[in-house]
Amino acid sequence: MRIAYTSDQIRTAERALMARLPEGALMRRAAAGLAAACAGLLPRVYGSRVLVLVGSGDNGGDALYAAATLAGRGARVDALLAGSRTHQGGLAALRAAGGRVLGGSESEAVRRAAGRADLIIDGLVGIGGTGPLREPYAALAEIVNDTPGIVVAVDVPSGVDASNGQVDGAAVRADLTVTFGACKTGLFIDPGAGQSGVVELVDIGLGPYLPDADVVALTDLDVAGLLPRPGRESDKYRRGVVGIVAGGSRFTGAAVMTVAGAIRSGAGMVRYAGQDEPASAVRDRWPEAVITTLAPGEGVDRVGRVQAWVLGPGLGTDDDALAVAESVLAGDLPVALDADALTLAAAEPSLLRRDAPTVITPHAGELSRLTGVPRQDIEAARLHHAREAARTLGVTVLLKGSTTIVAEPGRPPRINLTGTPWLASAGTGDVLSGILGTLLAAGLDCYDAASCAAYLHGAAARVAADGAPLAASDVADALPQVARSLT
Ligand SMILES: NC(=O)C1=CN([C@@H]2O[C@H](COP(=O)(O)OP(=O)(O)OC[C@H]3O[C@@H](n4cnc5c(N)ncnc54)[C@H](O)[C@@H]3O)[C@@H](O)[C@H]2O)[C@@H](O)CC1
Ligand SMILES: [K+]
Repeated sequence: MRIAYTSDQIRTAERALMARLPEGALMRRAAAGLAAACAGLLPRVYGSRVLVLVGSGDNGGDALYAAATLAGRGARVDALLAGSRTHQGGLAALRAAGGRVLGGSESEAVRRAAGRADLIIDGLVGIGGTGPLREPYAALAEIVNDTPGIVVAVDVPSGVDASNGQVDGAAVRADLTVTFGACKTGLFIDPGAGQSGVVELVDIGLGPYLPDADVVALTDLDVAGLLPRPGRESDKYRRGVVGIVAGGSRFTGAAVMTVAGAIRSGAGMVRYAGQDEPASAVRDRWPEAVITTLAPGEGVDRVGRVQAWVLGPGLGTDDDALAVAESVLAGDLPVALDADALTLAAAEPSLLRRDAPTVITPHAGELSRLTGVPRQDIEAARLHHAREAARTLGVTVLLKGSTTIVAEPGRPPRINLTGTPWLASAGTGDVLSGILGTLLAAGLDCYDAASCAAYLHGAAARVAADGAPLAASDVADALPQVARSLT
């Protein structure tokens, strides 16, 4: 389990720890970890060129002390004091070790130093940053992003809001972020996650003072532990029977893809219920599925025993779709609602008011229709709006996007760190719904099912894409390989 905290949570913990330590001890710990991480990135420290950008806060202090350590090992260090504070101690240490201080922040000198640096240390702002980067920091961030050297961000890339990953204006794009004490939520959530590169955590002894996590990210070990494994006594009912209501005469493929996700993620049985055309498309592609062809306006009473439902992909939003959606939602089984089911629920909010486990899997546009919050506001503050939607709608929310977030009232949001930009293609969401249905039918609660489904889906997409475009069916086909790698 990887856990992360807001800036405020970290600060409170830091204060408690600092009260027990001599002055400056924490910064020395942080700087030592930072210097070691930087040294590990260089073929050799001796003779390497290092540029350190120093802001007025303690983030700049960390950077200066680390740079002094590198200078002491023979690196040729240039420091740019970009803020008003002079950092007497760090500066004296750097000078004593042979480092140089660049005059002012005239952009030509900085640009030259940045262009020839093997490594740039971004100590402009850390968790004390507020609002968009001001000048000259914003210009410096642009210069850094334009250079070939390795960029190491101190604690958090400057310009990224450490508490939520939001970026408003310029921000440093790091290859490595060396973060102190504990991960920050902003390092897990895009766009901040995308700016952070690899995240390395340096322990500075905050552990005993940290509160409950702000957000959590599952690792492969967590998912392996949560996933149900068939035992000797397993039968298809113990493995779970998924009912799928998806696809219509326009989108028969959505039915096929949802069934693919369910079967490939290990459902004991898939029961598909839909009208003629999607039903025959599913029959052709997946003879393993048990099919009930529904008459127009018919509900799911004839479908047989099911342990969880997937409702919505490609279903349409006409009266027939509404009738079958109502019949699924009237029952007391877990339901995962996606796509057209979310459109139906936006028009008829009472559909989501049910006394049974319910997961919704919207992207930002669908969540906007469900909640009335403008889409761009959701995009700009995804974590906040996922949390709010879970609270106000009283369901588990899996918010899709470049960072997938699972929010449920009373639990820390889970952030999915698998996934790839190649996932943004038609039909992949249907596969995700199918996986989610399988995990709900196997007995996982909504929170675990949604976060494991996001993990498996992202991991399968990485296997399938391998740096190249992928089709949704490739994602489904890669699921067994992901499951094997988790055993
Ligand atoms: N507090 C602690 O116990 C520890 C803090 N550490 C370091 O200290 C950092 C926090 O230090 P500070 O609280 O001094 O804060 P920061 O150094 O993160 O930033 C504060 C400074 O940045 C300026 N600033 C804020 N937003 C800005 C913006 N948008 N544009 C331009 N300038 C902006 C402020 O005016 C202030 O001078 C952490 O990120 C970490 O690097 C570490 O040394 C470990 C221990
Ligand atoms: K920084």
